[in-house]
Amino acid sequence: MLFEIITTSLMGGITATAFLKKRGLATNDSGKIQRIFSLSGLNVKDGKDALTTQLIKKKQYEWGWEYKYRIPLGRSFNDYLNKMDILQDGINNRRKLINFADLKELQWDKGIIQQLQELWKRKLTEKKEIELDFDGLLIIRVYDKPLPKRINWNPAFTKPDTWSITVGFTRNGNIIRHDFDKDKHLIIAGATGFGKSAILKLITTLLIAQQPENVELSLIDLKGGSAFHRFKDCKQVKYYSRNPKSAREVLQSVQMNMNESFENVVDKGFEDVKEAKIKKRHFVIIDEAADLSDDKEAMEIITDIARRGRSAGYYLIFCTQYPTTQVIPSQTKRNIIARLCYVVDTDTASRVVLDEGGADKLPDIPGRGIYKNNVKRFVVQSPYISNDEIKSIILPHIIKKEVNNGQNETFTKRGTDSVTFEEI
Ligand SMILES: Nc1ncnc2c1ncn2[C@@H]1O[C@H](COP(=O)(O)OP(=O)(O)OP(=O)(O)O)[C@@H](O)[C@H]1O
Repeated sequence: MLFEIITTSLMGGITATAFLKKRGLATNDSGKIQRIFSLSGLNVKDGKDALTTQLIKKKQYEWGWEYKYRIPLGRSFNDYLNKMDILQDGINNRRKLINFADLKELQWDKGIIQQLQELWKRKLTEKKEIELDFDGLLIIRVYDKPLPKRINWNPAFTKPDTWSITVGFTRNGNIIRHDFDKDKHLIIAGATGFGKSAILKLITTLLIAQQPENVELSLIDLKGGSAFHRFKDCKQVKYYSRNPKSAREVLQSVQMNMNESFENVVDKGFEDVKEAKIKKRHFVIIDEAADLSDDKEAMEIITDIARRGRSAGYYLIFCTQYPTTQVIPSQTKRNIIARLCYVVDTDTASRVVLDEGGADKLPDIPGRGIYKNNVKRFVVQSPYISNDEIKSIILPHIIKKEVNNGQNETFTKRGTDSVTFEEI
């Protein structure tokens, strides 16, 4: 009986959808969006007149629809961002669930009934997702299919011999790479448990895999070593620290090395390492920069690397769970254009990282974030790499270590100048 009801409603839905599709209306939500604007108070009263959010353009893409609106005087983009949940839930409050694109995916054979049942079940739980943007007009993108909640590691994500590192995928399936030779530094932020350490591990693995002979790493892991300990014996790791005191020593050493590189590059008349044809790049990767925010000297060195490191080939990946103006000083932020922000708790936190709201409105999905550089902004799902996969990639780069105990610190020396600062 239940199945009959389901299949009858399904066929009814299909017929209605087919009819609407013929008229080009099947997935167009513009009428509904206008009603949501009106019901949620986004239109503005001006005396007797109501100033409405005016639809200027709508366009259908493979992934869904894009609508462009002129917003009324008295409203800001932020007003719309604040109503994003209402907009998304309103759009999903729909009866038409099945469309022709779904039917095209089916194999019309003996298993068709089961396929229809599965499609119906999937459709009942499926949600359209929206994104808001502003370029003078309010842009609402309504995506028919949600961005995957998880994208597993695939060796195709590597781009050998480049500094271009995969950080995520867009809904259209486009791969988003952060090119450290263009945007030298990167801020990563997000609330606890949303994928910061996971992306740091992915970035570190890709740097080693793509540029094994040219990359040099300083890994500062103030979360007790959970993110970076597996890399510390890789030959590419020059300095490794997992406590604030030794982190300052690492930063002092890095600054000295950077000064030498600066002399070899800038003082010899080159604009940067690329122009000087120097292949080596040094990355300082800090997991939980907030733990250094009370250390004036460490913070000054970080700012110096952000300011002068680009010419010298010293790049910074600055990661924090607490994006406040104290943890990310304005001078550091000014020198780090690219940002990757996972879900954060508040609009203020989103603004500290991205200079705009939005990261607080992301769904609670680990790895879901906003990547932004000075040219573009994308909502992405970052790929996830497991510890076993990391291990198999970095194994050929791990070298045997000699241990040398100091009074308060263990210095693990590799080659001539690789040092692990580790308090015991
Ligand atoms: N890109 C991703 N895709 C799918 N799942 C992910 C992704 N990133 C992280 N996760 C899941 O979320 C968990 C927490 O991730 P992670 O340790 O990176 O968070 P975090 O932001 O560093 O948290 P904390 O600040 O508390 O250390 C992981 O163990 C993993 O299960």
